[in-house]
Amino acid sequence: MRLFIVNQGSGRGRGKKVWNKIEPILKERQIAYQVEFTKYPKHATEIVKAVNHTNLQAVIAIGGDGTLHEVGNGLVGTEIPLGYIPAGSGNDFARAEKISLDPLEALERILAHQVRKIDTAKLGQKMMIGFTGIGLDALVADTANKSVLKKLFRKFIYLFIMIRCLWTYRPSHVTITVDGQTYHYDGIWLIAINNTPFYGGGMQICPQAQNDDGWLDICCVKYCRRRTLLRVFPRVYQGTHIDHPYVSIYRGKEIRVQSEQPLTIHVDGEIYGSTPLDMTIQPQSLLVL
Ligand SMILES: Nc1ncnc2c1ncn2[C@@H]1O[C@H](COP(=O)(O)OP(=O)(O)OP(=O)(O)O)[C@@H](O)[C@H]1O
Repeated sequence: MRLFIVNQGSGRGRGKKVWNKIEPILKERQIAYQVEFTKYPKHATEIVKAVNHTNLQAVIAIGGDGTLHEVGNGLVGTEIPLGYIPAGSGNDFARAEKISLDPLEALERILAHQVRKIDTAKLGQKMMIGFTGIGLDALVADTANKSVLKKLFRKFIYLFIMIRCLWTYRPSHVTITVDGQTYHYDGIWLIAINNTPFYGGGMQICPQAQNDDGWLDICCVKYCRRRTLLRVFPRVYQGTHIDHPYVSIYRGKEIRVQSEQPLTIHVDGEIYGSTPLDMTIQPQSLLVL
């Protein structure tokens, strides 16, 4: 039996529309399934933890990266694979995994049942599946999640809000420790710590990240004038920003980030808390389809 967990409100109601396309096919092909609709934030993790794991072939998340994060958090360390049918605004995990945005193609991939192991990363009681951001990008994620604009402009919302947040955000002094090696920065715009290349709806912030290589990829954007940042910024869509003198790239397994002022952290696009942050790679800890 396959369990589908649907966030009907994800992607401006796309979650519901996607499920309405998927369910008739499951019935027509007589595929055994159960469906649960999320009723509140973090409900998806509770559903996964409460369900009887016997005879459970896979758990499939239908929603955005937030829903994927919550379902993944319930499955890490189990032998049950995670399937994903994207229905969000950003869909960055789908982009990284080359999962089709066409729900029927994504369903075919799930039914093909090719299981692969991927890395996650542990921070406190949470697991990161794809990406984490600290500083300006977390402020952007927070503002986007609260904004009515997210409902109106799905695709470019992160870019639009990022440009707006630039004028209010104050870079802070940050110390980052990567596998015991410490780096001090007088000012940081943002730090991304990723298993997958993308966040923010297609920004290739860590272009070399791979979620099965046992490493976390880190991108630090150091303080520079806003004008300079805006000039470099479009390069993030191609991942060519990493050669810029204001960008530092690291790779590690244990990361610590401390800052003078508490900086907001997002994990897979959901607000997690604020610095200090300790994060450790968990190699091959999640099965995906
Ligand atoms: N019934 C519900 N009511 C309110 N919030 C919910 C409900 N079900 C899930 N959520 C929350 O909705 C949030 C957003 O979900 P999700 O990320 O899947 O969609 P999205 O924001 O549209 O997509 P993306 O993250 O790709 O931009 C998550 O934090 C999740 O916990």
